Amino acid sequence: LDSDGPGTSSGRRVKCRGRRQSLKCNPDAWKKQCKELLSLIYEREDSEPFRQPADLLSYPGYQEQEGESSESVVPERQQDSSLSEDYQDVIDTPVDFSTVKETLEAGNYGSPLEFYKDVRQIFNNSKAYTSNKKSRIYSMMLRLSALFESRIKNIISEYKSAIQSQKRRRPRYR
Ligand SMILES: COCCNC(=O)N1CCN(C(=O)c2ccc(Cl)o2)CC1
Repeated sequence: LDSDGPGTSSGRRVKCRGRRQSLKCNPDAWKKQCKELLSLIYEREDSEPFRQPADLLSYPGYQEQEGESSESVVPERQQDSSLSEDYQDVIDTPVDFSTVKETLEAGNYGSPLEFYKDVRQIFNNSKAYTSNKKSRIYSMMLRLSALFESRIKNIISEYKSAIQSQKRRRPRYR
């Protein structure tokens, strides 16, 4: 995630002269970029199980979608819809996209790295909770995680080079 990109071989970043508003130099550009990425995630059906806190009492149906017919193989998870207590036992830091959205819109992320950490927790919780890799939710999580990782890496590298170029530039006396 540290690609400085062109214009740094001379040690000075010429890309960030002039107005800070241009996307490459603006250390605040990541906020809008993360909001747009979140909208894209909400548009995907794959995000549906992760938009609200896990509450299996209202969604016992997820159990049936675990792999093939769950009756044959007794999954580690209970068959009945008491999954939600189990969920809280297994998952220490429950997080979902509604809390991430609120935090971002409230301006409570200091950097895209903090945003990245919370979203990755959503995916890691799903990995930790799933009792078989063929479950429907697990495959939804994998697709969503691939989309997220492909988009967040540029947001973070642009952010890192924007703050790098901020450090290297001469202090301007107002
Ligand atoms: C409509 O959404 C309701 C809230 N979400 C929710 O209940 N769940 C999403 C989180 N989660 C899992 O990641 C998971 C892995 C394997 C199985 Cl099964 O579930 C548990 C189920």
